Amino acid sequence: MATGSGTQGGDAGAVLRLRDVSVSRRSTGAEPLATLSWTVRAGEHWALLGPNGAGKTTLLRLAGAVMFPTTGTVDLLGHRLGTVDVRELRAFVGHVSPAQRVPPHCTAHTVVLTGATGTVQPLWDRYDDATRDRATALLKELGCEALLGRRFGECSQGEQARIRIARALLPEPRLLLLDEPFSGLDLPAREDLVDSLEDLARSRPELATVTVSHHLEELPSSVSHVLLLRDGRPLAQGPVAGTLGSAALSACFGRPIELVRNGARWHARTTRP
Ligand SMILES: Nc1ncnc2c1ncn2[C@@H]1O[C@H](COP(=O)(O)OP(=O)(O)OP(=O)(O)O)[C@@H](O)[C@H]1O
Repeated sequence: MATGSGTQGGDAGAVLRLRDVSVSRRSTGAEPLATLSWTVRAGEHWALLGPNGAGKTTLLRLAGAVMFPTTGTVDLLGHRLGTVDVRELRAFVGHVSPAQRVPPHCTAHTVVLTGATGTVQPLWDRYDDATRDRATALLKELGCEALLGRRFGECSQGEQARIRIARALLPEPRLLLLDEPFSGLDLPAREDLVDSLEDLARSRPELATVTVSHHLEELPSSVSHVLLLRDGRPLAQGPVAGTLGSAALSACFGRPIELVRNGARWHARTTRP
């Protein structure tokens, strides 16, 4: 499948474009997302922020072609969802989530290899020498060289997070989706992962990323754009400089929040009314 630089919507450089998208569940009457338009371009690094139940994971599932919108259109890598074989399209999107199943007995190297086939279990006849070498190189790049032969289930959560990212990068995606990648990490592991994401932004200038996060402190300095969601609705979106601030965050989370920029990173805390 050829993936063009633009989308059917005609926006050159857009890797993902949602127009007037909504997701509703007829069975429960729930509306995880309501009327959202959003464009992610090559080289942009988005943070997706909002309280529990705001619709972040639902949005990431749309972006990863894992689900379809109820209304509106999603153009991903130049293809409109609903008109193409999404299994092929998914190969160009790296999706990282702690919820993804990984066989714990597989080595880190094998887990990364499964990124080439997008499978949970390895398909051994599908991995040539170049793919194996690339898996090794990616683990090195993510600082996991010592883990090549270690069983995934024996790796720490921080190590597992970086192995999952190496796996997602194996097919050389143009869009990397990270669903709460810092979940469960201690401070050093979190900072190692932040460093890795900042390095990726530098080494792959065309790669676009979308990171779902609950904590402002864990946002890498490479984050360039932010989308604030509340009750399935976009409250604000755009470059961090003009979008991310105490007032916007307070409106998003429904209580007074003080946001402080600390160098290239962020610190947020609630304030007593
Ligand atoms: N398949 C579904 N059927 C019914 N309701 C759903 C479904 N999927 C999600 N929802 C509802 O949609 C809303 C948004 O869910 P979503 O998981 O996208 O939020 P989130 O922002 O990722 O939340 P969290 O931060 O807690 O992970 C929630 O109220 C959820 O209960």
